[in-house]
Amino acid sequence: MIEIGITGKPNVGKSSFFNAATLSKAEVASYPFTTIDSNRGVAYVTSQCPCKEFNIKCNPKNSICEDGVRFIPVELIDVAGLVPGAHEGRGLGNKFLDDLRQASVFLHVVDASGSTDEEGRPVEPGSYDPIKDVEFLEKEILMWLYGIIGKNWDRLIRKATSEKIDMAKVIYEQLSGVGVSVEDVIEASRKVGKDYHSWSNEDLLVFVDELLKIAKPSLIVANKADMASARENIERLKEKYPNVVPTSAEAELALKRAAKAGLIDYTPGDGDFKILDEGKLTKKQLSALEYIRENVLKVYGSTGIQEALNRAVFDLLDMIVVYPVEDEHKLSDKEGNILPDAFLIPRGSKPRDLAYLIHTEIGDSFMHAIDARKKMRIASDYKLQDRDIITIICK
Ligand SMILES: Nc1nc2c(ncn2[C@@H]2O[C@H](COP(=O)(O)OP(=O)(O)OP(=O)(O)O)[C@@H](O)[C@H]2O)c(=O)[nH]1
Repeated sequence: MIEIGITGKPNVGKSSFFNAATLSKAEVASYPFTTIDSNRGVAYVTSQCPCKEFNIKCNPKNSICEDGVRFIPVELIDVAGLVPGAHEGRGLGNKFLDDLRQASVFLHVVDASGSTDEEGRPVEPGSYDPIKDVEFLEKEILMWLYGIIGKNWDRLIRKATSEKIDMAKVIYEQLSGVGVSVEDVIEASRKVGKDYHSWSNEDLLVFVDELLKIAKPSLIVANKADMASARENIERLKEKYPNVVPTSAEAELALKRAAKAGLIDYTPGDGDFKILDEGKLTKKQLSALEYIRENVLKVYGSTGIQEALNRAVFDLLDMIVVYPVEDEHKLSDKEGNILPDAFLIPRGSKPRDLAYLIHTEIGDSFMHAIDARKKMRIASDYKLQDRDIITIICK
């Protein structure tokens, strides 16, 4: 499963984001517990399910379908402990490093309302600049990765020379477990444009910075967007950084809890909700819901939580959704479950890649694939498209 790391200094709303994103009405059978570990949980990205287009009722197994919206599980990791100076050893434990290593994309949560100082202590709203938070988070992640390569640089160079191995491969091996490919290393080294042997410390930093952008991209989550002091900061963040999503984790939590209690009708990602029975709500609950509608949903279009997850997976990681089916006529598996599985796969993947993603055996015995929409055999170099429905034919 794709792993998404949530980072940020204390008190910006990481736990609230984590709780809001992992609280769901229904849970996928294979992941009965939304909380896997103390800091790991299952959240969902959303995509239009083909069931509406075919006007059929689907029977999802590895995901959930709610009113034509497919919710596909991803894993969220709350990476607590990233404070300024963390890379120098402040608060760095093995678990923390493992979390950083495993995440394929980061959600950097910042307090857009500017009501917490650099250590996360409460200050007058608007008095702290959240751009400083982005800068420190980027620096900490950069220094973490730099630490893995930089402190061993001379040894790595010697190894490549004496064993006559390509330096890209040596760097890749040094980064094993970090989720970086040899191709990523080669692509990032182009940014420096010199032979590895002549790299200075600055060149190495340029390389690591580029490698992070390619292999461990990050999205800025501008949280506490519901507060008045957040508006101007969000504009400034958006001017400076390309990937910023305003969020209100607290609003999402309130809406999801109300939906779970049957008080409102709300689908995550929606720009509004419907009150089901006004009589069941207290005055306080009603005014809280009204506040969310006026100050979050009408201003930003949604609470931003779903958008942040979707953008991390579909834009930053450039994933698409593909539906494998065994019967291309019924769009079902052997048991007759219609559109049972939705798989997240990198854009550009071929049918054989999908076969391997389903199961190694299916990959090994792959013969060809059928586009179930067109009922036509597809070429082995066909690039899978978002929302393709594919039947894999094995030997
Ligand atoms: N106004 C507002 N407050 C929020 C929002 N999200 C979180 N908060 C508040 O911010 C405070 C910190 O939230 P947490 O979710 O505990 O923050 P954290 O980043 O996990 O903090 P640590 O556990 O200390 O690292 C709490 O008082 C939350 O109620 C939000 O979207 N809007």
